[in-house]
Amino acid sequence: MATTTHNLGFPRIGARRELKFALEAYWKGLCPREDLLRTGSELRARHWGEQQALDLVPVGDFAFYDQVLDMSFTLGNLPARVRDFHGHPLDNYFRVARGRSQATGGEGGCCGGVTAGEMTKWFDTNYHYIVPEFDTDTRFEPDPSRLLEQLAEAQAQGVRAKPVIIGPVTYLAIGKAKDGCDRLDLLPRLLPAYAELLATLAARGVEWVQVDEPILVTELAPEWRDAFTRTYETLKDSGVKLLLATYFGPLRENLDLVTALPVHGIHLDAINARDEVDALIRTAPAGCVISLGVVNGRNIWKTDLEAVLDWLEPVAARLGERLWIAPSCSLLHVPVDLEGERKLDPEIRSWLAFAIQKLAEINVLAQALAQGRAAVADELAANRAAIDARRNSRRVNNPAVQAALAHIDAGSGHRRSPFAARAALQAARLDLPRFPTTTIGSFPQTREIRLARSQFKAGGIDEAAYLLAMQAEIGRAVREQEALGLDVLVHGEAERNDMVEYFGEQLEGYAFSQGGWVQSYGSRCVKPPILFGDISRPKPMTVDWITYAASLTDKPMKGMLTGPVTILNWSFVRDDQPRSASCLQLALAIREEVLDLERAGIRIIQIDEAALREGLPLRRAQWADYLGWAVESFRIAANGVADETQIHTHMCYSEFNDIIASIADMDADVITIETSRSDMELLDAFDDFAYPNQIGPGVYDIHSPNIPTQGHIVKLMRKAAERIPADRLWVNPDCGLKTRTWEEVLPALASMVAAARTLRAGVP
Ligand SMILES: Nc1nc2c(c(=O)[nH]1)N[C@@H](CNc1ccc(C(=O)N[C@@H](CCC(=O)N[C@@H](CCC(=O)N[C@@H](CCC(=O)O)C(=O)O)C(=O)O)C(=O)O)cc1)CN2
Ligand code: MET
Ligand SMILES: [Zn+2]
Repeated sequence: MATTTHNLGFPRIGARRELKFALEAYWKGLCPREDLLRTGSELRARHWGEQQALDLVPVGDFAFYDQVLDMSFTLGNLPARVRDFHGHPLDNYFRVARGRSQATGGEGGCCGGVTAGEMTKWFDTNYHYIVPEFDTDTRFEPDPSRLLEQLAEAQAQGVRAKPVIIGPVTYLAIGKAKDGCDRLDLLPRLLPAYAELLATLAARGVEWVQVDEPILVTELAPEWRDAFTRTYETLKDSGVKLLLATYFGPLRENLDLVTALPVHGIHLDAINARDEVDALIRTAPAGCVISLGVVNGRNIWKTDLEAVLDWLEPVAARLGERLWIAPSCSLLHVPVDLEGERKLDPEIRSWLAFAIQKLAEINVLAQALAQGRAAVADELAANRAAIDARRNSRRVNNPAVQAALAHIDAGSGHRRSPFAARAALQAARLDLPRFPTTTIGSFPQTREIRLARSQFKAGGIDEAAYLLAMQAEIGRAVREQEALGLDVLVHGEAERNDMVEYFGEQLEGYAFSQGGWVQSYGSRCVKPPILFGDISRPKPMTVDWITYAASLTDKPMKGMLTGPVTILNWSFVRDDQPRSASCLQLALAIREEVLDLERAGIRIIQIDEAALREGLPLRRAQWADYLGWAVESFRIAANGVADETQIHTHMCYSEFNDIIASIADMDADVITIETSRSDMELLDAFDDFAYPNQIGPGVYDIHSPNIPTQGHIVKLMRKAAERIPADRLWVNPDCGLKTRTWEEVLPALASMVAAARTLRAGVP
């Protein structure tokens, strides 16, 4: 009696980021389309090979840019603005993904500029998808070609293919109605497209299709719950068996809804919803396959295999062949392979599992279930040793950190005086003009910067040479800012590979990989550092760079740090203590850095919390708890300074309405936010709440290469001034400039500074 093993999705970027490099070369016109297409099929073939021990392998999880955008093309739901494109469909796909400026339009001058589709984060991950666009007139015309081509490749390779698609209800739920239409009104038009797609797959010999419906782990309004019933009643006779996949959390009140659906299988995230397994088995229809996600797809720790077997063996005895096992979710969110990691500390390395290692764990578990634990005694013993070693390691637990935590008291998170008193002291000390101008921190990460860093890491240049190269970049950034006439300068973050990884590399309690890349969006990747133990700061992390930059100018130099919540949310974190506990430790480390910067004479310190809103739990019922400890952590990091020191924070994700009270509670003197794309309407939240402190509403979108005009910025700022008193407004871009080029940055900032001068002069 065998348990079926499968996988929900495999990382597609490639162990050596082959897809990233192929994409970027293609976009730059450096290689023909055939090369990119070949890289795609080579990666798919390699990844299926790496999964071949599984009984069912995902197909359709590969995407050149994004799996949600792929689904939009598969359903024929293209934004109207790109429907008349005459070139290759792949180029049209990239137009939606990345936008196109007028100058680089289609061949022969037709099909010119288009704006990119909006991008937003995929549930509570750091992966970003292209938001499906809907309006009253949206029609669907299914185009199964992508799925069928990949299916044919997989079948030719001899793998047992299980196509993966995003389910209809989740597809509607994560999209945006452009004209305010009710997305559910589109369901009757959408379902025939799905039925046709499934019938086409059935005709190609497909037995199982995985239909992802992660929206089921969120709170659903009654009409959305009804949509599930309507959808699966309609799709039940489509000729394939449907595995309804949910992940990232428990089902709670949606469990009964799910088990009443006429599907052939249900996948539950048994990492986050272990306590629902029993109810799922009791209420699922007879014969329904129960797929359990028993290996964590969101972190990089080895699974405690014996602990899993302890609870899984009785489940297997109950379910027999109806039991399937898999990772909890797609492995998109973890790096590909631990094998290549040679520099990782061997002790810590022995605690880890990346995608390929996680699939091996699935196979060991399946073997143990089928043949008994004795059949995999060696694997289990090695796993036991690693789990025990991690649990007992002295490197995980640091008594000094525990002692420091005990010193936090009610005062730690509070400034001495209220905002109004601080603002007066800061104004006197900084002497800034009205509408002060600044930037969010990073300046372009040029090829030269990255090359110098990779040479330094590989030993090609020594530390002194690297230091000089970075100081030269800082010098350049300071000179350019002075020439532009900005009021508050930054050092430009040249020395940072990433705003989170950089801090992870310097904190005790963190490990980092060499090649543990995870896709963040499109070709952009991050290497989340690995938070494995108690966190402490052996020495200052940014002070030398910032004070060097400050020494080059008389203007105020803003110190630049990443806040504890953002470091936490963009790291792989411990699973042996609550996230809140790790966050508090990070807060203490950042607090020390803040105080060191202050002592070094830095008068303005920015603490980025880009991921504060991003980290909100999927269920609203848990928001208050999260916001409680997240805001407290920020306050502990930020609020140890004197009243005269100005604290900034930055958040680049919009939609502040529902958390505005928490943002006010952070009590930063200045907050810079993303607003340009919403035409300043986002500021209504701050206005309605009577947000008391200063605000820098982003005046242009740094994600686009377009250069904003002075007039446009003035117009936006006047709109802002209708909501926020002008003497509390700053002028700045939406976010950091690291992904832009200097050619784009200089004219854009020149417009911004000119706009601020116009505003100060009060000219109409
Ligand atoms: N952690 C994190 N999450 C975030 C963001 C963020 O900034 N950080 N921003 C938001 C959007 N997400 C983003 C994610 C990544 C990037 C990004 O620019 N990533 C870079 C990698 C950055 C990095 O780590 N760079 C390293 C390594 C660079 C590299 O590839 N070096 C080459 C050699 C150098 C060369 O020839 O270019 C190599 O190792 O082979 C460095 O600078 O040191 C990329 O994919 O290209 C941007 C935005 C949300 N989430
Ligand atoms: N200081 C950071 C930067 O400018 C903030 C980025 S938020 C994703 O890059
Ligand atoms: Zn930002």
